[in-house]
Amino acid sequence: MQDTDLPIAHLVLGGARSGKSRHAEALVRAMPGPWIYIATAEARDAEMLERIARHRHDREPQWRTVEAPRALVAAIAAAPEGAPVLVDCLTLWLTNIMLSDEDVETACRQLTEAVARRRRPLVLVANEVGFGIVPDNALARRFRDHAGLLNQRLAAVVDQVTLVVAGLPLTVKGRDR
Ligand SMILES: Nc1nc2c(ncn2[C@@H]2O[C@H](COP(=O)(O)OP(=O)(O)OP(=O)(O)O)[C@@H](O)[C@H]2O)c(=O)[nH]1
Repeated sequence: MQDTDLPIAHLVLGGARSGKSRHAEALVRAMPGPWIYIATAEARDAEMLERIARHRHDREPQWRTVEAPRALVAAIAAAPEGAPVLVDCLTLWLTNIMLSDEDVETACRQLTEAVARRRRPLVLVANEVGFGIVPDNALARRFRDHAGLLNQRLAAVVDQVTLVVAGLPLTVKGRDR
């Protein structure tokens, strides 16, 4: 049962280059700022560095950027009271957790609990990774399973879920926006 007094939480799903990040940013920008952008990506090559720099350059000055490749629950908790938070993206965060020594199940449970007891509006971006063929290596299959299960757990505790396909938002939980 959801506590209707909790600030809104919204999960935005989509494939790569589906337009999910742009859609999620628009949802946050529709709320009063300042807005907190929690980035989970780690720049591992020059292309990613350039991509991140472009995103930073394009964001309005009302955005405050926080880098949280792994310590996501702490970053969400540290955001100023009431400030809307955008997390982009949970699938990269999951990748970072799987590549570290942390226990994936514990990390996913702690994140789900933090989202469920949110103190500020949250918009969470995640990839929908399960549409392709079954990967032929065990690590990729484990990643796909964890990513799908994390999306299910989060979908259960948020108010709204949107699937972005080819730039178009499809409401899969909650009211249309
Ligand atoms: N570290 C870091 N990463 C950032 C920053 N701004 C954006 N990003 C990352 O950039 C990524 C989103 O940008 P894109 O790669 O263009 O999006 P995409 O997921 O491929 O495509 P869409 O589905 O269209 O959003 C996310 O993984 C963010 O974490 C930042 O300031 N710092």
